[in-house]
Amino acid sequence: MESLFTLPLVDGAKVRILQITDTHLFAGEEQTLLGVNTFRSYRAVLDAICARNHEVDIITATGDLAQDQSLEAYHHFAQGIARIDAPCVWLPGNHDFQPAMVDALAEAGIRPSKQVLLGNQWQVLLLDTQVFGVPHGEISEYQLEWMTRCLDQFPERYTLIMLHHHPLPSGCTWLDQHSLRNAHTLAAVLEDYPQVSTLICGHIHQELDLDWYGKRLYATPSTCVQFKPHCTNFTLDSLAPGWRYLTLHPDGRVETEVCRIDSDEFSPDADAEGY
Ligand SMILES: Nc1ncnc2c1ncn2[C@@H]1O[C@@H]2COP(=O)(O)O[C@H]2[C@H]1O
Ligand SMILES: [Fe+2]
Repeated sequence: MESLFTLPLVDGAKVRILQITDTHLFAGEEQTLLGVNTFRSYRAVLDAICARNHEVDIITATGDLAQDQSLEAYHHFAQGIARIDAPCVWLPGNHDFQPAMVDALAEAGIRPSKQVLLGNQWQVLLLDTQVFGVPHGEISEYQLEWMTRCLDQFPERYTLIMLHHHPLPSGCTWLDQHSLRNAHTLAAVLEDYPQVSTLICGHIHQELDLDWYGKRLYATPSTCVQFKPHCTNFTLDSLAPGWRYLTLHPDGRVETEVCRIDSDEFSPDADAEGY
């Protein structure tokens, strides 16, 4: 497993995390997903983040960074994220191609670390739930063992778990066939770890805030197209692209907000039926 990444912070400081997810970038800057230019919507999100002057200790990118598996798409991601003055870590989504992802991001100085120690009170673990070639996710025995090891290694640290796939029904039937299939095994392991209060995912291109086996599960809008909540069949939403900002407090509390760009420039093709 990739090396541990340690970010020293002043003792007692809050940890500020920016989550970017589902950028679905292509090699070409003019390419579109369901009528949305994902390169431009990503750039618009970064513009909005920079304009807000969020204080950011670390950026977390939670998968589906590329739509076309190309090295160039990951280069676009890295060039964009370099505008924010904070280290970035990532995990893969179902669309990602990890050989290209690892190389292109590492070349840009973005580390593949999946265990991050932030100051003295917090740890972030980035899970890989990709099953290559299919949209649904699974947590492997290896990932579960690794996660358990990290939790046992730092029992005194509050731990935030991040993953691409949603571990619980989102309320969109068509998306719920693409969820984390063996979420119950993850829940069974986490039951023994009260220092994990919160999990964060991407994948479903919408904001969600639900209780999951006594833990809090948040999902985050994509930087490109949005899916409409509570739909049986594939349905796009006209909400703007967005991101999530999290504040982890030294006493274990997690504060979070979803932000969106203030523009209707990135409305998707209303007639699209999938991709
Ligand atoms: N019409 C559709 N019905 C069911 N699944 C779809 C449809 N269109 C796209 N998908 C899949 O649903 C996934 C949801 O998010 P992803 O971006 O991971 O990738 C998407 C596709 O793999
Ligand atoms: Fe996805």
